[in-house]
Amino acid sequence: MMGLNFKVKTLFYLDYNRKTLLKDINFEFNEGEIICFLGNNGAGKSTLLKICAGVVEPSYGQVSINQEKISNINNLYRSRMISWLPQSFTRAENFNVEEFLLLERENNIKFLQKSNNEFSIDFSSLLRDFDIASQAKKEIILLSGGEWKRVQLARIWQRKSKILILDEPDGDLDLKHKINLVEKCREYVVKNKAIIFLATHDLHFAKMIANRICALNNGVLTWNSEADIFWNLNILKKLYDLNNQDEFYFKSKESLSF
Ligand SMILES: Nc1ncnc2c1ncn2[C@@H]1O[C@H](COP(=O)(O)OP(=O)(O)OP(=O)(O)O)[C@@H](O)[C@H]1O
Repeated sequence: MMGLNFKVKTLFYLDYNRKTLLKDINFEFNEGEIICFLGNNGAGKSTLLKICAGVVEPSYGQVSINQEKISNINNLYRSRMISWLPQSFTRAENFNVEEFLLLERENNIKFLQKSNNEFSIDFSSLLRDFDIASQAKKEIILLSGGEWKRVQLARIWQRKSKILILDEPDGDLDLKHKINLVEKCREYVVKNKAIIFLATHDLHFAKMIANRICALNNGVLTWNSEADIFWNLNILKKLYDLNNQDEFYFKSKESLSF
């Protein structure tokens, strides 16, 4: 039996002024992969992730899961298959952490027609996994940036989707919680036979988490390879348009020790 496959073919995205924001993007990801999208601000990462999540329609081209175009997949099935973490998520008022997560659980059971069994995640271990147990009764508008990000991650984790699309999931997280997220993602892809792809600006996080690296530059996919190949090639300077600023970056990084 073939495993899970996610494919993007000849994808273009033009804005309302007909300016091309994404140009002829092609890639294919398989079950068990964790893929990091790298690239400068404005390269097109969030736009591409939104299209992959089915939140934005491409101007041209196709996104498919197991050879089935997502435009042909009904919304219900698609929202069961894919979970998307946006770069920023507005906080609703009058909800504490527990209520926010339980609401998602109810949505899953009611609207996504998942059975209680299919959705039998242990709530207290979910809170523990994302280190939010002590915040369970706190209003979500009072959480710190990192605590709020962990609640959003917990929300997505309990959906148990096959494909997680995470836009800067490490943003706001401290080092300890970034490492925890790496562990959680690795566990997730194996346990759920899933694919996770994400965008980040933290190269160290990318190196820890990804087994595949893709790079976008000005709306063009300029790189797609296994992570080891990417890191061995020393192409960061080119990828980020650095003018000898790399020396400063690497010197300061090397000086850190634990
Ligand atoms: N709907 C839209 N209409 C017009 N321009 C848009 C639209 N969406 C995004 N853009 C522009 O497209 C470019 C890519 O934006 P995008 O948010 O995808 O970049 P990014 O790589 O995620 O950047 P960052 O690292 O800063 O989050 C930017 O120049 C942005 O201003």
